[in-house]
Amino acid sequence: MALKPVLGKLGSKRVVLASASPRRQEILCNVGLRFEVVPSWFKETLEKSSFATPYKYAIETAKQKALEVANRMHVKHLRTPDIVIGADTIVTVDEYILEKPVDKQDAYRMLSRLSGKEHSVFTGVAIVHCNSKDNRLETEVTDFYEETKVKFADLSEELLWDYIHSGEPMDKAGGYGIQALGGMLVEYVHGDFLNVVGFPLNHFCKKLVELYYPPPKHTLHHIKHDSVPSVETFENISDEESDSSSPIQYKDAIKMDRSKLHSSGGGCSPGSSNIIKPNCMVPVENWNGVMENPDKFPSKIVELLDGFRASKALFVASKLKVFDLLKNKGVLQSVDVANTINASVCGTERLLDACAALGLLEKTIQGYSNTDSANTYLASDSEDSLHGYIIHSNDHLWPLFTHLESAVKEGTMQNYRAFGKKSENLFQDSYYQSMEVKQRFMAAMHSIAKLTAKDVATAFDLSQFRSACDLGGCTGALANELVQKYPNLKVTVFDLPEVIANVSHFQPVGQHTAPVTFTSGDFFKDNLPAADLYILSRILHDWTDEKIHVLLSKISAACKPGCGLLLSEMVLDDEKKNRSTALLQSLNMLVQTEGKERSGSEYQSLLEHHGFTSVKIRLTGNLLDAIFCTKC
Ligand SMILES: Cc1cn([C@H]2C[C@H](O)[C@@H](COP(=O)(O)OP(=O)(O)OP(=O)(O)O)O2)c(=O)[nH]c1=O
Repeated sequence: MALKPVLGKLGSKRVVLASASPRRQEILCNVGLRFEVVPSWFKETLEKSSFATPYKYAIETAKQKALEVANRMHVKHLRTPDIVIGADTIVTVDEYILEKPVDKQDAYRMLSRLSGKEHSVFTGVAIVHCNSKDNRLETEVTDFYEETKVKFADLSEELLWDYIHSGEPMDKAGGYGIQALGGMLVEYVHGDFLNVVGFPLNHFCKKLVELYYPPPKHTLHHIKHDSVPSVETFENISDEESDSSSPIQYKDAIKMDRSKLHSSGGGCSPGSSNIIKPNCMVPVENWNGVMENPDKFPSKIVELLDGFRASKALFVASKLKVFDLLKNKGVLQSVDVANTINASVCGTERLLDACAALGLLEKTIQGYSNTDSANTYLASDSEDSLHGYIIHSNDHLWPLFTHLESAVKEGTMQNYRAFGKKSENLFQDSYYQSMEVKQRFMAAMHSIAKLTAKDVATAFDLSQFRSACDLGGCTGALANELVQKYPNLKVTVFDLPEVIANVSHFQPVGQHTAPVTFTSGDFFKDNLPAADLYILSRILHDWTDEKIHVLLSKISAACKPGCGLLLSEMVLDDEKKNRSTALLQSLNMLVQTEGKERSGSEYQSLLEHHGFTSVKIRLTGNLLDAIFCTKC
């Protein structure tokens, strides 16, 4: 198969897509590339006038997006990826560079500029090869761009506003999506369609050919740096043609995998993991597991089928404190882990092997140890630990999800089926009825808030506000981040008395937290503390529209003109088809609450109904997005 060797070259590598764009993820997923998504935090603020041409701006932004992710993963001691891919799409018309509109007026300006004209869509792409040497990150960047010309029909005012109100323009360069409703505005396209959608797949594959199958050295001088590669097609290329001078030593990667696999004890009898048996090695071809015929294998479906096993392996290893043990002890053999956690050697060994294969642990001849990311996120005592959320997922969400079928059939929460308790008063009955459940729930909310607080706090400039009230702010994790970012801000965390009574052991050690105060009350029943910025983080998704109206009308009544309201939620795309994490979270809300996740337009209409205007949405790429509006 002609296409296989090109993408197969990436099969044995840890590939990271530094992009939150669901379109890019879909384009690469559709061709069977296996990759992780780590959205870039690089803000697209390069000075456009300092670039000689628009495509140079797009390439530089793509490069900075990818490098930011490569550096972050390296610095945060996550496993350094082999390759990070970044991309940036812009639209140019009449000397203007158009990116994503910031609001509806901006979308209007963009679309009216494009009406009746031909314009160019440029996507800059950066492929960053990473290598960690002596704890230093070395990178090698390959970049390119692709241009596609698109002509718009004349757009009437009515059509234009209809389209803007559909919500589609907001997260797309130039304010349109050619792949959906925006396609109706287009008269013709000259060039690569996928380039308009955000990723020039054909040029990308040609670049891979250039990288992994370089032409004989004497022809190299024909390739210009910025130009489209001289390889016109990647058909008829096979591994045999590969030149060993390619920048990535594919065969070395295979060797590495082999040595890892051979260190496995493989037995299931007590103590067998201590014994490495070289004579047990059987000759196996293709250790890296690159499929001979990937087109015929339903890899996405198999991955989904396995998903629950992987989740449960993570949950059980966390619950048994395997990551805490390995963080303290360094490297241990499975028998020692089993003895310490009081479990069978045979079962422990399989769990450890699965965790190693999932990238959570390292396995060597000396034994098992935590990966850097396990130390950072899975050990229960680390600053950025997700342990609380993992235990909540195991003990609370897992039983609820076993009743998903009933939830779908009945359209209601499943607390009674899972726990034998009715949830008439959701939080009191589900989470705060016992100390153990309450602490577990608070630890879970704290984990998520810590992970997302920085992105939420910096999604918009909130420096004009002096007092904020975080309604349902739980342990104050977001409040603490906000006062770090905005030193003139004082934040009141307002939550139920059961929560406020327990916040003390979640407070940061040695951090100046005086501007954060805690007040107890019920935001549905009690008066709200006065503030010029109100915050609702992961609150609205718990409730029906009716209850949201009650809450928003109270907040609106408490707000003076100019007061701000910041929401943080997972925002669905308007078509409700692209953001799988958010859509799964909506199922999560179905099994346990009356609420659901909502799209940007749905939040906007709820907010506008209560006099909040200039609604802006920022997709952070983290687990929570941010929505900001002001009271008019
Ligand atoms: C013109 C056009 C753009 N787009 C999208 C592609 C990109 O996702 C987006 C341009 O914004 P980008 O800044 O290139 O990408 P992004 O913000 O979506 O994601 P990230 O920065 O994390 O990589 O516009 C379409 O989906 N359809 C179109 O017709």
